[in-house]
Amino acid sequence: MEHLVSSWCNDRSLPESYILPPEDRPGMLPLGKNIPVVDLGAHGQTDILQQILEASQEFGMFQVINHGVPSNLIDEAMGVFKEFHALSAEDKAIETSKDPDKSCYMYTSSHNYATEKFHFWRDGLLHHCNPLEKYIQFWPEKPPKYREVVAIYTAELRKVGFRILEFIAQGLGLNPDHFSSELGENQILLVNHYPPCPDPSLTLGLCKHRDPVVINILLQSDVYGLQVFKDEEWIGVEPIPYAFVVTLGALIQIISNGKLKGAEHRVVTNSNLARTTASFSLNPFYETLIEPAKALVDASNPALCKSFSYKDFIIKYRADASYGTAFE
Ligand SMILES: O=C(O)CCC(=O)C(=O)O
Ligand SMILES: [Fe+2]
Repeated sequence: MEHLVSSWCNDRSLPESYILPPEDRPGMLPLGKNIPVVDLGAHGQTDILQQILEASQEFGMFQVINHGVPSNLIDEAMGVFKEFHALSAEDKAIETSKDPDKSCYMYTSSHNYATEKFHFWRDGLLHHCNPLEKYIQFWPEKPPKYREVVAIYTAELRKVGFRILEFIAQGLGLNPDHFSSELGENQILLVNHYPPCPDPSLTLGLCKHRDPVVINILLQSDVYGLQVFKDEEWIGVEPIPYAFVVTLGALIQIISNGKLKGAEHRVVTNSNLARTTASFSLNPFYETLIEPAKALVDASNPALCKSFSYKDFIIKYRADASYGTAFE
């Protein structure tokens, strides 16, 4: 494992390898712009569907409130995520190297640390979640409540994810359960940690990317940092207590045959506050074929791409990534 940012960042100035070219540094944001907030507890399924569809088409990203996940569970989950990242580098290495097949691991910056042109100011803990019986034995056992809390948390998020995908499928005119089997059952949790940064104006926590997933349900902490790119502008995503940020991934773009787009987004850092976030993504199994949904393809809407396996997609995604940098 490369040296985690959190293990050396205290009292150091920003190393040159983290300094981005001027055009890619975070600048000023337009005032007063926000992404849509959808109330999943509202009456009227048709209204909710309509709001999700519009937000998906316009931004590829929206926040959800009243999603049914209890706030004390969210607090407990964020608590164990922060505690995990506060462990010593040695403990983190031990806690994430239990599976020889690497279903649980840590990395820093991106998956291409060794070859990327610039580094980014984040550490990530990634592990598979489903089926739970297969993977939980490889999850961290420190902090002691990690497994218990995260098992309940990820089961809840799975429900939220599939509920939103049902709305999206219906909005596209597909069967509501289009995503509910192979396309979403490979669930991955990525716990990001961005330590306080000596100069947030020169670097990023994550550079502009689309998630290589079907859909991502993000728990932000109360520290701001996420931005989405829309109409050639960056828009800040305001942290709302207990809300989730839903991001459409690159795979939905393919499955919807271009009707929906994966949102491009990035993360800025903060000079005095650490930020911890958790991305829970719904993905296909590695051998599953990804292709435009047949119901969305006809003579006037030809398929925009051929079918390929999720595994091939990930290999290509990592190879093509901007700056030689790939995020998951
Ligand atoms: O930490 C965030 O706000 C976003 C993280 C992200 O973009 C990702 O995990 O793909
Ligand atoms: Fe992302």
